[in-house]
Amino acid sequence: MSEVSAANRLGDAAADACALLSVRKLGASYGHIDAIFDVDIEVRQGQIVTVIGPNGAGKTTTLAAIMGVLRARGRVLLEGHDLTRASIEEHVAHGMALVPETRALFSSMSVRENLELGAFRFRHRPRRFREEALEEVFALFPRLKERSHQEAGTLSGGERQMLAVGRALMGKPRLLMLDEPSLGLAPLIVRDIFRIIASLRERGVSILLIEQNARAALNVADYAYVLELGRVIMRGPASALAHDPRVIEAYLGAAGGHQELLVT
Ligand SMILES: Nc1ncnc2c1ncn2[C@@H]1O[C@H](COP(=O)(O)OP(=O)(O)OP(=O)(O)O)[C@@H](O)[C@H]1O
Repeated sequence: MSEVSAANRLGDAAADACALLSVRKLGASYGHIDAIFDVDIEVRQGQIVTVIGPNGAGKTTTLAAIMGVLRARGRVLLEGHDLTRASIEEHVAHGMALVPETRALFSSMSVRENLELGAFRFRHRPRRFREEALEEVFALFPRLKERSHQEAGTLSGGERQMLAVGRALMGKPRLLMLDEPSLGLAPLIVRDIFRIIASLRERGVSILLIEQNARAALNVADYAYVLELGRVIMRGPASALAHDPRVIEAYLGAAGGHQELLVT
C-alpha cells in the first residue's frame, strides 16, 4: 500500500470513528445500469446533512442503497455496525428510518393506526412505552392528534408529510432519512416542514435530508453534498456551499438553478 493510500485509510478510519453514519464508496445499479458510483457520505451525531442535486442525480438511489432497499456496493456503517448487506429490518433495528418521497402511508387506515405501525419494532415492549412514543409525536404534531381518528387518505399534503415523519419517529430512530419532504407542498407548508426538521435536531435526531429545494436544505443543514450523475462532486459545510458561486449559479440563482455544475 502506498503512503498516500495508507494515509487515506487512516483518515477514513478516523472519520468512521466519529460518524454516526459512514458511507464509503457506495454504488448501486438498476440491472446493468449503474446509478451511483463511489459515494462517500458522513453524518455525525446531532447533524442535519443534506444531499442536493438535479433530477436523476441518484439522490433517491443513495438513500435506497443506504437503507438496504437496493443491493449496495461499498460500505454502510451505523455507529460502527456494518449494515452493507443487512436487511431493511436490521437497518430499522439498528435505528435507521426512511421517509420515502411517496410517503407510503396506508390511506384507508387512521392517523393513529399509521403511527402505531411505526412502532412495530417495539411490539414486545409494554403498551405504555408505545403510548409514550405516540404522545411525543402528538406533542410535535398537534395537528395529527386532532386528526388521530381520521383516515390518512383524507389528509392534506402537509399533514400527510407530517404523518410520514411522525410514523418514522415512532420507531425512535437515531438516523432519520428524509427523501424530498418538501415535494409538492405549498411554500408556507414547506416552511413548517423545515422548521420541524430543525426542531428534530434539537431533540437529538440526526438527519440525512435529500432535497431539490436546495435553498431551504442548505439553510437548515450543517453539512452538504452535491450529487450529479451519480457522483458526489462537491461537499462542505452547508453555509459554505450556500455561498459558493458554482452552487449559487446552478441551484440558488434567480432562475432557480438545476443546471448541472461544471466542476473542473
Ligand atoms: N427503478 C428504476 N429502474 C431503472 N432506473 C432507475 C430506477 N430508479 C431510478 N433510476 C435511474 O437511476 C438514476 C438515479 O435516479 P434517482 O431517482 O436516484 O435520482 P434522484 O436524484 O433521486 O432524482 P429525483 O429527484 O428525480 O427523484 C436516474 O438515471 C434514474 O433514471
